[in-house]
Formats: sequence, C-alpha cells, structure tokens
Amino acid sequence: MASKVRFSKYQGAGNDFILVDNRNKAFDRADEALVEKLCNRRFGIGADGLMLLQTRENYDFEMIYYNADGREGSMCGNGGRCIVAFARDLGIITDKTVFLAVDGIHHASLSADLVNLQMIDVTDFTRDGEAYLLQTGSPHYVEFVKNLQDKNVFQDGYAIRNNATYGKEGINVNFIEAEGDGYFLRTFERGVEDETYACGTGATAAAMAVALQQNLEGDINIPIRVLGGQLYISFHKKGSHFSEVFLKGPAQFVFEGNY
Ligand SMILES: N[C@H](CCC[C@H](N)C(=O)O)C(=O)O
Repeated sequence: MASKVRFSKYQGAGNDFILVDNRNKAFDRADEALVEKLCNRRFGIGADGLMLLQTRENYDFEMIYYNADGREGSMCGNGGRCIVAFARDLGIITDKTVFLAVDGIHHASLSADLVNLQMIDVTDFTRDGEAYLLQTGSPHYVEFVKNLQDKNVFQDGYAIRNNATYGKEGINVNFIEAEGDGYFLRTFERGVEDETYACGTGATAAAMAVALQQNLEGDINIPIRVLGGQLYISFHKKGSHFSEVFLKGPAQFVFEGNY
C-alpha cells in the first residue's frame, strides 16, 4: 500500500463500519482486496463493512458501500445511518441531508446520535414457503420463528443463504419473533457470511413482513430489537406497496486512526 488510509470507525446498533473520507479520491474504489483486509477482524481494523464518502453533484455526498468480503453492491441501512453521522462530524451537513447510494436517493435527519434514514419504496414481495422475500435495497429472506433467543442463526442462516435457490447471488436471512410491544430479530448477512448484531435493510424487510402477515394497512410503526440495540421502522402500507419508509436508530463514532 502506497499511502496510509485515514479512517473512522462507527457502529449502528452494533453493525460496525469503517468510514473513509474519499472526497480526494485517494482510495482506489476498485481495490476489493484492500477493503477485505481492512475489514478483517484478525489482520485488519475489523468491521462488517466499509464505506467511502465521495462528492457527488446535486447531493451532499455519495455513499459507496462494501461488505466485509470486499464486494460492492447493494444497500446497507445501518451503514447509511452511520455515514450520515460521519458527514455531520466532518462538517458536510448539520441536521438533515440528501445523499446518493447504490439504490438511489436517500433523505435523512439526525438529532444527537439518532439517525432517521429514509429507505427506498418497496412495491412487491414473494414467498418461499412460509418466508417472505423482500428487496429493501438488499435482498432479504424473513421467517417467523419461535424461541429465537436459542436458535442457531449461523447454522440455519448459512444453510438458507447457500441453498440451491439463493446460493449464487446469496441472500440475507432474517428470523423474527414477537416480543412485548415489538419484535426481536436476528440476521445472517451475506458478504459478512455470519450473524451480525444488526441489519438495517433486514429490519426494514422484517417490519414489512410483519405488516404483510398481519394484514396491517396505513401508517405503521414497528419497534425491532436486535442483538446490538433498538431500531424503529415506519412506513405507509397500501396492499403490497410500502412508501415513506424510515429506519431510525443510533449511529455512533467509536474511534479513528490510520492503517
Ligand atoms: N448490514 C446492512 C446490510 C448489508 C447488505 C449486505 N449484507 C448484502 O446484502 O450484501 C444493513 O444494515 O442493511
């Protein structure tokens, strides 16, 4: 590596990310091997993913997201919330923003360490047996289960993510159970190939699956507890059309350094 990478580490409900201010384009966007090395928890900084913050005309910034395996591709909801906090800490924005990500335009607002991020509209879903399949910027499989606390999410998630239906493209596997006034969710993430402490696009898909399963209509708010904290999902539902979709939760700076 020619020069050092200046980075900041953030986490959103325990979904942790390396953030790089790449407005100077010093970080080579095509260097997947470097991304994988930085995300490695034994040989690198350690993270579920890495994001580059870049300039983009007509937007406050552009979010370039990579999974821990170095692959760029789909949207990350918690990453989106963390990059908004990073942009605020860099002085690019104050309490609201409009930025571009791989799945399109995102609006967000912040107060203290809570970020409320608008997610893409979802107009369709499919089923796989009892499970719901939703595309919330990333593809998600959502299954309602019992006794989630004791479930082997790695083993069961791995089997579904790698089965004949999903193997090549992969899918993120979510298991959800009702709990108190809300729900408890655990997610096996493709690209990390492990259970993570939280998944924002997964929580969004899971909240939509709840609304579909219970035939809810109109303005809906669903609190979802994940291993690393509490997320709140809200949207307007009309049939299978979800609009005004928001993912709210914490996004916090952890540390910064050079690698
Ligand atoms: N952790 C992310 C999801 C990343 C999506 C990624 N695992 C994929 O589908 O490739 C989130 O908060 O939404």
